[in-house]
Amino acid sequence: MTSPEQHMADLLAIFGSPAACTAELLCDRHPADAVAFTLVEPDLTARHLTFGELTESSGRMASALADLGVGPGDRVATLMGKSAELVIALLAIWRLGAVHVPLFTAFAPPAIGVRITGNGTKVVFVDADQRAKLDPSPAFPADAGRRIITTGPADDGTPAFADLIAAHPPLERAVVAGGDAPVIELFTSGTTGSPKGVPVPLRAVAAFAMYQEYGLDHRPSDVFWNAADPGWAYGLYFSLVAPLALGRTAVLVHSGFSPALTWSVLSRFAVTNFAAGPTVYRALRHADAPVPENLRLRHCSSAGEPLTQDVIPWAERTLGVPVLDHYGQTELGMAVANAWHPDLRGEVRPGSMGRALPGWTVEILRPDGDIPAGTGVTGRVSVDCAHSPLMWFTGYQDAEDRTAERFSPDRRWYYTGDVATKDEDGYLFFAARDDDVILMGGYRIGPFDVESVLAAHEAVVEAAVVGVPDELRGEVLVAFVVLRPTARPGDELVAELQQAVKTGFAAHAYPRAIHFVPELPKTPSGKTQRFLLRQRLQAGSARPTTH
Ligand SMILES: Nc1ncnc2c1ncn2[C@@H]1O[C@H](COP(=O)(O)OP(=O)(O)OP(=O)(O)O)[C@@H](O)[C@H]1O
Repeated sequence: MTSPEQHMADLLAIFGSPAACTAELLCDRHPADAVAFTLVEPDLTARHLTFGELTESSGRMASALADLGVGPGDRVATLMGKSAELVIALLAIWRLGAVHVPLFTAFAPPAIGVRITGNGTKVVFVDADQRAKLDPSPAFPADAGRRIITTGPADDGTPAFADLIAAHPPLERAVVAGGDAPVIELFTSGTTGSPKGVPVPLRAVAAFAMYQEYGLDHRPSDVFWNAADPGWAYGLYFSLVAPLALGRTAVLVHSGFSPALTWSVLSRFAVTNFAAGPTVYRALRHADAPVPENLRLRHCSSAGEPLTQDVIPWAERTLGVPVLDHYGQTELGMAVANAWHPDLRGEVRPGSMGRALPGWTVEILRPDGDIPAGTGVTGRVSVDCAHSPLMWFTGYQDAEDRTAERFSPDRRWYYTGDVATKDEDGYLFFAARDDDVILMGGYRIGPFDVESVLAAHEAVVEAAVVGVPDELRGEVLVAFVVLRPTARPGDELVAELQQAVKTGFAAHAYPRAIHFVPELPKTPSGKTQRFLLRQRLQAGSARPTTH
């Protein structure tokens, strides 16, 4: 049996080689009749898409793109849902050595504009129902040089996806751009401020494939479904790129999230291996939709945000398996996990996001220097680049200052911007994003600890906790809480929630004020933006329900 270390060395040799060709590695080398994706429509009809079909169609689309002047290093964006066309577009882009710029379908024109103006994006693939977003507008000025390809019928000079495939012969030879060439330019979620462009080289696919294999334990026999959206890192890397790299089948559902549809897909397609963000698990937990009885889940994984502890007993009861927490970033892929693969599977420690995966050395550094903080001491989560063969991120696109903030001057350390603790066996416990840490009376409090207690209360759907300046204590905690429709907001509930934090976490760390709100501000990828809540408090636009 191949050890994880040997497997990593093999993957690095393949995807890091100067002779590496993306289209060959992600598609053409796999058996033509093997199923790459099971495409599921919202009405639950499904069809298979084979690697052979993908080679043929993406070859034709690559010829069409070449005719539009696309070549190695050019940016080509997709504003598309999870469909066959999306995968064909990606492989066509990579066949030419061009760079894929993913656009989330919930974006409004300004968010699209930020990602495709300024980087010379030459072509945008768009779903017909998204087409109007690309019309010239003040937020999105016309660019004569940019071309659009639409699904559905051709429209006013915009060629149709299907017509281009029918009209072009397959490209003769895929471009060999090598392991260091960028294949994706993906923007971070913007949880802490404006999003940053991350150029992803082909070499990074070795890291993605390692997580797919060991973190998720995606096996050939699995019905694997990662419900995250491919407009973001978790969805793009681990529902499309890594399955393609390994030649494994994945389910792609052509729809946004709804609890009822999620239950139907899990049951109808007998999904065995499921991955999604914590918001999905929380929404399933609180939904009225009935839970199917015939679930076949073997593994469930969560990433992207802290997995609040309330989900875990619910999942074991309802899904029949625990949800294991995994940690990563757009800039890393996944570096830390409670890995599912039997070779790495260890004990799951409550509240821990697991241990560094093979190929990654993750250290907790003191706030005041590049010195390990020591067991159990909260510090900055940092990647030791000198001892992390899978580290691939070298800097943000056209943002030297922001890159410099993330690396030590000698480039030994990459600072993730998160804070956590590590126990004596290397298990990491997430505390907060650096910017969200609350400093109260000399204590450092991670909002996540408090939010977890609040979220476990039966009246609560979700919660976010921020610090506000306080003369005496430096900062005190304020909570924003979304209640279940049946819950009764009021002083009694406030007191109950405060007491729950005192007994469930720490007596000093209870929220001094609680705001009951209909929803929390989120990034388009669903992450809570605490900086907006802080701004709301500073502007005085949030009034506490009670003190
Ligand atoms: N298992 C996890 N537990 C806690 N937090 C997590 C976990 N997985 C990911 N995260 C959070 O998500 C972040 C990575 O998210 P992403 O790369 O999408 O951009 P972002 O950090 O949300 O946005 P921006 O960098 O623009 O503020 C991590 O740095 C961490 O804060």
